[in-house]
Amino acid sequence: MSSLPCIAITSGEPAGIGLDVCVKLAFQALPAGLVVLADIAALHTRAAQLGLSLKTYAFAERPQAHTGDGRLCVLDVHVPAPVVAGTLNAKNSAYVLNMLDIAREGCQTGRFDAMVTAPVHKGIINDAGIAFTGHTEYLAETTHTPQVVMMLTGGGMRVALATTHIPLTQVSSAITQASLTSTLHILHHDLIHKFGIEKPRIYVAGLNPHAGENGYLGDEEIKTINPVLNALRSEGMDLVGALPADTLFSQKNLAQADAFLAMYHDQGLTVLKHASFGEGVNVTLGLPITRTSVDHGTALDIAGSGNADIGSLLSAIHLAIEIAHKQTNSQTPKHA
Ligand SMILES: NC(=O)C1=CN([C@@H]2O[C@H](COP(=O)(O)OP(=O)(O)OC[C@H]3O[C@@H](n4cnc5c(N)ncnc54)[C@H](O)[C@@H]3O)[C@@H](O)[C@H]2O)C=CC1
Ligand SMILES: NCC(=O)COP(=O)(O)O
Repeated sequence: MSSLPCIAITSGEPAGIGLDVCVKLAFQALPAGLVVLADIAALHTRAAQLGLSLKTYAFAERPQAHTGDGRLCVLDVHVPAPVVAGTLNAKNSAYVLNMLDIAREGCQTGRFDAMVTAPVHKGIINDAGIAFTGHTEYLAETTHTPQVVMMLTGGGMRVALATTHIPLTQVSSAITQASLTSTLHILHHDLIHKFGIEKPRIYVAGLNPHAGENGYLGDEEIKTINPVLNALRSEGMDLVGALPADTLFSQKNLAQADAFLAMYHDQGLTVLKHASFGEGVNVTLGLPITRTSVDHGTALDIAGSGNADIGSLLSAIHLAIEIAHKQTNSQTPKHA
């Protein structure tokens, strides 16, 4: 990596606020070269709708430093059907995935140092006949990574998830000793190598109310979670739990935890988004590439209105830059 990381930004579902926040990015200075993947005509149409004077230039091999002077470096990806802010069109779903593939391949070949994703709409991609549960799972599959971990940062905390986009009825059976062991290994490894935390302390939630109340309110803690925590403690990991989820995120624990592991999506993300919505970052751990994302969705209700806040996208780009630098430094021999 050159001293200026090259970050690819996928603009996401074109009917949503992805294009809005990408246009707004042109007016923010950032310590990186940024390449926005989007249909260039759709980007200009959205800029006009927002009343912003956007200039674009085509991506060559390295973008220039992103100075916030109203210009964006764009890698043009053709969108097949007309884009209407706020109105989904299943004909554009393949375009959304095409941008992800281009960014992911670019990260794998070293063309880009990281990718940052604007939101996609999971429902419309499925309506197009493409099974899709989220970027996290899609990037795991397309990089042939058997397991990854979704973690969000914001509001002074990091919250990782033992399960992601599955129905609540499937959560218990999806948490096995093997999956939980692997999740904690990935989380522990990436806290050290991507976040520079020497000896991470991880607070782990139980699945049931009161962490099962000694088996009277559920036995996943006894059968699955606590045996895994004990085994990993004997490997040297600093793990606290399994703790009741309702008091897991107390101020005292917040001050002592490097990360929390929640057992399912809304057990962890409700707390994190309450504390930081609009500034949070979603990061996929365990991938061979660096991927961060906004914490929000497509917000169809405000697309094209000018009300989309760019805070989470900026935080996601800053984190991608930080990780890109950390990974370069950790690859540079200390005595060189
Ligand atoms: N990273 C991603 O690709 C994500 C995608 N989604 C997808 O987005 C779609 C819509 O999800 P929802 O649950 O409705 O959540 P949402 O985040 O799109 O919207 C929730 C509320 O927050 C507001 N909001 C969201 N982002 C905002 C921003 N940047 N500035 C100002 N207001 C903002 C919206 O207007 C809405 O009122 C779903 O298909 C979901 O799967 C959701 C979360 C992340
Ligand atoms: N709740 C997070 C979310 O829906 C985004 O997931 P992903 O697309 O980053 O996998």
